[in-house]
Amino acid sequence: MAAAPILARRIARSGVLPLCCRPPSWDRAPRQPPGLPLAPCRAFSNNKIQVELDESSGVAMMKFKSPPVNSLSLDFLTEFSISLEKLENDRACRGVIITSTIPKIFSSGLDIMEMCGKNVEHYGEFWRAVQEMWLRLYGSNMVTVAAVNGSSPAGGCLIALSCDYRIMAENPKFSIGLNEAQLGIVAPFWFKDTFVNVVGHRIAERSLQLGSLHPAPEALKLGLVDELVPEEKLLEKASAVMARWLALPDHARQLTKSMMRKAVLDHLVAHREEDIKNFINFISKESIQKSLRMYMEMLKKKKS
Ligand SMILES: CCCCCCCCC/C=C/C(=O)SCCNC(=O)CCNC(=O)[C@H](O)C(C)(C)COP(=O)(O)OP(=O)(O)OC[C@H]1O[C@@H](n2cnc3c(N)ncnc32)[C@H](O)[C@@H]1OP(=O)(O)O
Repeated sequence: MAAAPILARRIARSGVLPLCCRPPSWDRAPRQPPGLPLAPCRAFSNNKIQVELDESSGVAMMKFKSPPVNSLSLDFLTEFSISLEKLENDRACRGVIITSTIPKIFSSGLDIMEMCGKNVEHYGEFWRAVQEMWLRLYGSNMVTVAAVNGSSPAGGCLIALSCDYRIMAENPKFSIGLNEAQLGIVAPFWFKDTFVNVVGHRIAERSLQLGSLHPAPEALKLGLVDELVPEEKLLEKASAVMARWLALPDHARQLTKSMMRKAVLDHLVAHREEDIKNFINFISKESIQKSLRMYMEMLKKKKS
């Protein structure tokens, strides 16, 4: 059995192919075949994510809805990958806007409890699911727009960084960044590469070493997000941005995106098993486990 039995089973049940097995699909079919009126909207949902596809525009709205903080648990990651793949394989869908239903939180990043006190098999399965999510999102043929309507540390930031465009609510209380160093852990090379590709080497180097979480206005200055808008205008703005990106022919945009991202994607694909081993070795260390436990305690203390 593969090292990711749950993910493999769920994806098999969903009837979608893993990214590595998918045939290239640069050209999507016309959205509205003549004489075949389509239902205006299709929706699917699970207990972590809801998705609504507007067939007239070809745009899906994907909303994270996993209280309290949309942490990226194994279940969440699995549902996320399946949802992305369903949309990717749906010829009526050309773009997806990703946002959250949880007030003030986009996503709190990887679920720290998935990395604490578990066995080696679990760590391997979890990390494979993190990789899978990123490969699908960063390598998506769809236009991806993140409507960041709350805080977005670490894995949450990775999701936003993996999109084609980031719009954030202009609330300075919301912050975003790869803060792994603050937890005593290290962002893996593909988190780092994704970050560098957005903000450049110097900003990424400083921000990663300090584990910085940047308030929205600073994130804009650094180029970590593309625009800030008042929260109530976020989805409207995301739809307008999406329409601009969708005005171009899919094949030209997709080939260009692939050209820009291929090296980084290929790097992980070529080193996936090694990356999983590295994660397992790293996260199993007693000193790392201690850091994570202390961080969780600090979060709880902050509350009381
Ligand atoms: C070689 C190299 C190899 C690779 C080496 C390894 C690479 C690993 C890469 C890691 C990537 C990551 O994403 S690591 C995760 C980084 N994430 C974070 O640092 C976020 C920490 N959380 C926060 O800052 C805050 O919770 C925030 C999201 C802003 C929300 O604040 P609020 O005040 O609204 O809510 P809180 O009261 O803090 O949180 C509500 C509850 O959710 C829990 N909670 C919050 N974030 C959580 C999380 N990420 N995972 C689990 N649980 C979380 C809290 O403990 C609370 O639990 P109760 O008290 O029980 O209610």
